[in-house]
Formats: sequence, C-alpha cells, structure tokens
Amino acid sequence: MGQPFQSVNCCPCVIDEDEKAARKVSRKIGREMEKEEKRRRRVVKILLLGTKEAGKSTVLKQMRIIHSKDFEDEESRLPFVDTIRKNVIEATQILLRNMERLGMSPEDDRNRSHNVPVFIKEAVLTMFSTDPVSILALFSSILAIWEDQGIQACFHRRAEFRYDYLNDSSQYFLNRIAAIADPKYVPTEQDVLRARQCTAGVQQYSFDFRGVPFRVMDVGGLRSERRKWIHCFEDVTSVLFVAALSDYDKYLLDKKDNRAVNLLEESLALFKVVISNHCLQTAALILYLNKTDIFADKLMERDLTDHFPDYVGERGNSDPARLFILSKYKDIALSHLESSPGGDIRRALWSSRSQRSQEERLLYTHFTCATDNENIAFATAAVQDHLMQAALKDFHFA
Ligand SMILES: Nc1nc2c(ncn2[C@@H]2O[C@H](COP(=O)(O)OP(=O)(O)OP(=O)(O)O)[C@@H](O)[C@H]2O)c(=O)[nH]1
Ligand SMILES: [Mg+2]
Repeated sequence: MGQPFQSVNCCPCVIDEDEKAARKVSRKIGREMEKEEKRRRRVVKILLLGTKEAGKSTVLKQMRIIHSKDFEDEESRLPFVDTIRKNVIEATQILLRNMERLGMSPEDDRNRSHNVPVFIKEAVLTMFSTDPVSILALFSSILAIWEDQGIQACFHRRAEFRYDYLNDSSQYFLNRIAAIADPKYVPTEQDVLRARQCTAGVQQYSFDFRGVPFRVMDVGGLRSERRKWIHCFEDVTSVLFVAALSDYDKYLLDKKDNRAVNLLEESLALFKVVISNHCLQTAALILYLNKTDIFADKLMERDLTDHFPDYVGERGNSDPARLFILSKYKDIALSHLESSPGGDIRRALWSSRSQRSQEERLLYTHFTCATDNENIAFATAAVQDHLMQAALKDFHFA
C-alpha cells in the first residue's frame, strides 16, 4: 500500500535531485572546457625546423631529459639498441663503399679477402637481431675492419666522401663496438643522444615550465619530409630553427638538375622560406647554430674559405667563423623585415613583446652542441625564458 504513495511523493524530489546533479556536472564540464580552452590558447607551441641531420631530434631528446628525466632508467634506453647497431653497420658500409671509390683497400690480409667486406656490405640488422651469436660474429668482423690501418686512412679522407657521408656519430659508435656487440648491451644516455634515426612524420612532446604548458613538435628535415611541415604551422608560437655549422663543406646532389648543393646554402635557403611563410609571421624566431664541437674540429683541417670565398676571418679559428655564418642568417632575417609585408607584422609585434634588445627580439640565437647536456640546458632555459616573456606580454595571457 505504502509503496505507490511513497513513489508518487518521491518522484518530483528525485527529478529535482537528478536535475541538480546534471546541472552540477554540466557546470563542471563547462568549467573544465573553459580551463582547457584557456590552456590551449596559452600553450607555447615550438616547432623544430631545419635540414636533415641538423640536430632537431637531439634537441628534443635533451628537452625530454631536462623536463621529464627521460632515459634515466635502463628500460627507456633499451629501444635504442637496434638503432645504434644499425648505425654501426651502416657506417662501416659507407666506409667500405668510399674505400672502393677512392681506390683504397684494407691493409690486413684477412680483411683484404673478398668475403669479409662482402659479408659486411650485405649485412642488414634484421637478419641478426634475434641471434646474439651471429651479431657477435658480424661485429667482430666490423671491429677488425675498423682497426685496419687501410680503413683508418680512408676514414681520414672522409671529407672526400661526396654525397655518401658518414653520420656525425659514426666515429663515436665505431670506437664503442665491443660494448655495442655485447648481448647485454644497454645504451648510456650519451649513446641515446648520439643515436641517429631520421624523423618521419611529426613527433610531439609536451611539458610544463613554471606553470606554462609547452608543446614541442619535431619534423623530418629530409627534402621529401618537408611537404608535411605545413600541417604543423597552425597556432605555432615559436619556430626553433636548427642549423648545423659543420655542414659548410658538405654537398647534396640535386637530382632535378644534377647539381651539387652546399648543405649550408641549403639550410640558409630553407631558413628564408620558413621566415617568409605567412602562417609563421607572428611566431618567435629562435636559431640554434648547432654542432659547434664538430665545426671547431673540422676547421683545423678544412678551410671555410674553400667553400665560402667571402669569408675573410682567421683560418682555423672557430670564433670568427661561426659569427660569419650567423651573419648570413641575420642578413636573411633583416632583409625579410625590410622588404616583405610579413616583415611589418613581425616588426610591430616583436617591438613590444620583450625586454631584450631589438636584434634578439627579432631573431634569438644560440651556438649549441646538442649532445652536450650542460650547453643545451643553458640554451633551453634561455629560450624558455625568452618565450615566457613574450607570452606573458601577449594578449592570450592578459
Ligand atoms: N657531435 C655532435 N653530434 C650531434 C650534434 N647534434 C646532433 N648530433 C648528431 O647528429 C645526428 C643527427 O641528429 P638528429 O637530431 O637526428 O638530426 P635531425 O635534425 O633530427 O635529422 P632529421 O630527423 O633527418 O631531420 C645524430 O647522430 C646526433 O647525435 C652536435 O651538436 N654534436
Ligand atoms: Mg629528427
């Protein structure tokens, strides 16, 4: 008897409670959405751009080390084992190809036998990755080749390896063959930073710095990868352009007109395209002139003047040489400001955004060595600071 009566009396009350709860949830969702929208608008989105092998992904790895302590535990470094072993095999294959091309040969009779170079030249890591015994056999042949005086002589002529260059980490890994061949090999943090894998598509990494969310996007610098860049340009607050100083004596073959293109010239041309892009006119511009370590070593043996005859600074001295290269990027940035409509937008925006000097506001530059933690930690902190200053003055933050 009491049951229906109770339910009739209870019903409006239940609806009321349900409605209240629904309104509460909806208000909460609204607040969350508002918060998310605010956060989305506040995100400092950094786009890493530059030609292939300039060091973009290495800079990203450093950011992950600084902000998330990534690669601290062994587990997170193990996925790099295959990449590093592949780097060693490919470096040896490049050495053998160039040795042949330069008319050189190994000195040790065992390495001169036809079988050894062919065994290495045809090696593909996937053939070996599951079998530690055959990996050891392959790597002991590679070690014997690397220690051969003939190969060492060829390595010292690496500047002549036109278009078929060794990766910048090759020597580092070839000097660690014994450790890398060990079935229990676990890469060190430095090994991870040196590992070379070209980026395909877009890699993203997010972190918070002093309460401000940052999102970093890393793209591939290969010519064929660059057409994908446009998809990342929306909402970009800053472009971090990475250029390898040490590219001044390297060339790529432009297959369209069978022409040798200097890699530093290629980077300068790309920089011009990037800063002229209309989607990026309000973005902060940061330039990392990277690979200062390789650049300094290289200059001792190979003159900048041989590739850039307009360089008149002291030979072998990396200080005036890197300032000369920096001036080439600055000239492009300044001529863009003076001559293009996009330049007006950039000048107007950045003249009020930061306390820094006029020049730094337009193009914020650093000389970097991306494999050096301290150097990158310093540059990254300065860049974040620079972007925070700009962002706080920006109306999104008001
Ligand atoms: N010695 C030295 N090696 C560097 C430096 N920066 C990067 N490298 C090495 O150069 C190689 C290429 O670096 P990545 O970071 O993969 O280059 P990237 O710009 O991401 O190249 P893509 O993905 O092809 O566009 C890696 O083996 C790095 O370890 C540097 O400052 N000094
Ligand atoms: Mg990359």
